[in-house]
Amino acid sequence: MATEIFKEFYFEAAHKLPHVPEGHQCGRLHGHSFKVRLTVAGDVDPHTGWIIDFADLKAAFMPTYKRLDHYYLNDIEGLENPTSEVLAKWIYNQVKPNLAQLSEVEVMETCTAGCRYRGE
Ligand SMILES: Nc1nc2c(c(=O)[nH]1)N=C([C@H](O)[C@H](O)COP(=O)(O)OP(=O)(O)OP(=O)(O)O)CN2
Ligand SMILES: [Zn+2]
Repeated sequence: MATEIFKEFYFEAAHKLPHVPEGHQCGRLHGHSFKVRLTVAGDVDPHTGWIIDFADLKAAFMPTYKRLDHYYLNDIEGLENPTSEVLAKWIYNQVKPNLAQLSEVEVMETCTAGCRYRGE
């Protein structure tokens, strides 16, 4: 499985981090334009020339995307402490049942800060 494909998505959401020290900027309610990159690893089909259609990758993510975009993340079950680390793992666990070849979820919270999760 030397080949990987990926697709990127953007969603807007608000959050705050409940376990940061008193006075930490991330303890206050704020928002991000989150970037999510889903990576799929697999063999390239010799006939189609692809691992899977990018459209199928998008379709697998859409139910999860709809739960995140323009929501307050802390209200979502499993995202009560919505750090990049927690969010990347949560997205992986949501999408994996619909996309067996999913190998990595990357979440970029800002242009400079993010997290990659590759499963257990
Ligand atoms: N390991 C983690 N650290 C932090 C997380 C996180 O999810 N995992 N999250 C935050 C905040 O939510 C914050 O919004 C992002 O942090 P930071 O990159 O420090 O934000 P800045 O825009 O202030 O960064 P600069 O590039 O220094 O301006 C904090 N930490
Ligand atoms: Zn934040």
